[in-house]
Amino acid sequence: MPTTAPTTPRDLTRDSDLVRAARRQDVGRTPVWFMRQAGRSLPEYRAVREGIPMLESCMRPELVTEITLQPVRRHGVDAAIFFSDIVVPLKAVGVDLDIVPGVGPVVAAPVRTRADLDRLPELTPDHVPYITDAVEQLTRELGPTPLIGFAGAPFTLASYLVEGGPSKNHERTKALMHGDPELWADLCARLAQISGAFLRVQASAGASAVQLFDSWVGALSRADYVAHVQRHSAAALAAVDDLDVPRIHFGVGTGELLDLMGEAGADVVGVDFRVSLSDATRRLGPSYAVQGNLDPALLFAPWPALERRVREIVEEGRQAPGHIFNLGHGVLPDVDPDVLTRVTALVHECSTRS
Ligand SMILES: O=C(O)CCc1c2[nH]c(c1CC(=O)O)Cc1[nH]c(c(CC(=O)O)c1CCC(=O)O)Cc1[nH]c(c(CC(=O)O)c1CCC(=O)O)Cc1[nH]c(c(CCC(=O)O)c1CC(=O)O)C2
Repeated sequence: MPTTAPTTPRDLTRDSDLVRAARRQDVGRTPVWFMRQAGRSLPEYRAVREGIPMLESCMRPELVTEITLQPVRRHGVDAAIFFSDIVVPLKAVGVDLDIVPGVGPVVAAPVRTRADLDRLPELTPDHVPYITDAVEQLTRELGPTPLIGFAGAPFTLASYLVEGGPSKNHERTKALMHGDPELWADLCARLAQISGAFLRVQASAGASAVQLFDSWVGALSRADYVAHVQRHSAAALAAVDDLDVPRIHFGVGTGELLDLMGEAGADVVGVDFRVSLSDATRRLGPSYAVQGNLDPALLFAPWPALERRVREIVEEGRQAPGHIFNLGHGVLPDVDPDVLTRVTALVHECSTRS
């Protein structure tokens, strides 16, 4: 009697609408989840986070599990996004940084020289045992609902490290990119290893898909993206090449970069709200699914206006090779969570294939 291999988390989610849409396979209805769905918009999140600093909360598997599950229970979304942050791996390898409420990640000693880079080690799974524990706990609880792991992309992480915190113009980052291209390339190669290893830890522990966030890469021209960034994002995405997980690659203001971000090694390209899904699909061609792209600000609009826009996006997504409904950037902290629950139900209702 042939022995059947034990069921892995990805066996349970292989036929989920999210994984099928990411693989451009037919779905029963359009899958939907929201970036930042686990977070400040939920009263239950604010309650469990009370008095616990952000980065500490990311290192406590029971808390990460509870926070990640909150929006899945409340909204009925088709995927869980792992509760972590893009700077968690940097903290894990020893970077002196904190996440300042209302500001974002702040780095005590910005990276500007080769000596600074020499103090930035590669990431190994031993740096983040709490990530493995949290993903294993979550996939046991989630069953057939896929968990999406994530990491920050090299350019966006480099911007936080070089600027020392959030930046509007990324001036020091671009000055280093053009002023010392060799140091810039070595910094991005190190960040690609850190992010790639962070993705691999999550996928190896049972995540069903991964997303690489290059939030700030829209600040670059196509020429600079090709010359100084694309190969490093490709290296981060390649770290899970052999793990059979669909890869989503997203950035903000990236209308001019979509095809290049797909070519970096994505199965799905995340689209922000500035480019229609139809235009994005035209620019990407038939080899990529798309994710997005409701403007998060419309969650504050009267329901009839929001409903109209959601229906338009679902309809445009049906013309794409594959479509995962999402926002064009993360959920804003003051969003009424009941609106997200209503949007989820509307996407399901208006996309159900008879
Ligand atoms: O104060 C808190 O409770 C922590 C806020 C919070 C952070 N990461 C978080 C959360 C939960 C939440 O979004 O509410 C938790 C967080 N950060 C992120 C994700 C992944 C996702 O977006 O779904 C998640 C997990 C969300 C989830 O599990 O649903 C990723 C992240 N952190 C960051 C970025 C860069 C960017 O902002 O675009 C990005 C990527 C793009 C994005 O989603 O916005 C950096 C970061 N981390 C953080 C902040 C906010 C600082 C502040 O305004 O207080 C910021 C900077 C910013 O958002 O402007 C902290």
